[in-house]
Amino acid sequence: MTEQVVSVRGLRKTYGPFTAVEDVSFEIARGETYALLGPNGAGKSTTIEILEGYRDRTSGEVNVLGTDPQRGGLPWKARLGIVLQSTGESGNATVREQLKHFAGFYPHPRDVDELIAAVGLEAKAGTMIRKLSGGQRRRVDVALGIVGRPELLFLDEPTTGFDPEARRSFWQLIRSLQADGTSILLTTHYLDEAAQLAHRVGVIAAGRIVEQGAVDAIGGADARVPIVRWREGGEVREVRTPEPATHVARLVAAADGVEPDGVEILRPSLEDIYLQLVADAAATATAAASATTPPAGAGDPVTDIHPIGADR
Ligand SMILES: Nc1ncnc2c1ncn2[C@@H]1O[C@H](COP(=O)(O)OP(=O)(O)OP(=O)(O)O)[C@@H](O)[C@H]1O
Repeated sequence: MTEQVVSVRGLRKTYGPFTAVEDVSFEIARGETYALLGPNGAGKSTTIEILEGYRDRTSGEVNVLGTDPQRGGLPWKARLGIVLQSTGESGNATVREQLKHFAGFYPHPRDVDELIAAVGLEAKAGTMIRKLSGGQRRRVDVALGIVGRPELLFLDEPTTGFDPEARRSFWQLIRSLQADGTSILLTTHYLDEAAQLAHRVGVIAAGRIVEQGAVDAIGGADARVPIVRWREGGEVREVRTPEPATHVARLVAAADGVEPDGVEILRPSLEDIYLQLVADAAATATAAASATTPPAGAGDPVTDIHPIGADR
């Protein structure tokens, strides 16, 4: 049987009269990377902080590495790696000093110099943390999160402020942690990052999970139908079809063997599917709030889809 490192059942969190998280349930298996995706204020950090033991829940069942986080002691905490959304760390120590200091809290820490190299901070190892750029400080946060060789790593928007090259080397670092069997809970607003790193994703909107599943299955088959786009008579034409190559062949045959101008096949990215799920959730909430108001945000599925691989 698969071992679950995280199990969340019917989680609810209220702040006074406001319900931030409602009936959230999901599991993370050992070695799995699960991405929690959602718009600002959806409840991701609240959920992740409850799992880390930083926040108490209002109700529901939560088990992390066999323990209720509200009762997790130091030995349990030492098995977790945490990269918070922001640390507020001003840092009057150098990068190496800070990492050495934190390495001392763990029974089997990573080698500090190897870690500095892994996060690409060799040139800044002797620099005060407060003198680092925002993206460089974020790399220190990531290094602090993994210095103790965590079994379960929480990454709350880990690459905010990273340049594209740093983001790609961070992905490599995460892949090496995955290869070592580390389980990961990731939140990110970069959908390409989730597509690159996660095995499964959960989409959360207004405190509720609206969909979860494997990265290449979420949203269902209908949301994944490709589009053939081409230009004809100065106008852009689009057809949504599960057999795009057949459609292109038909267009070529109809033009006596000439390839249509600008022909391309577009497959919905995780970002396209995510945006549709969030728009559908907002439309459902609006419809529920006012049965007389027509739902908003459920756009035409063809024009809502963007080209694959676009770095937006
Ligand atoms: N301490 C608090 N007191 C009152 N409301 C809070 C508190 N912390 C969070 N909230 C509210 O709970 C909701 C969920 O916040 P949360 O930080 O979990 O969202 P998020 O999904 O992590 O958002 P982001 O993507 O912006 O980080 C928001 O509406 C937020 O304003």
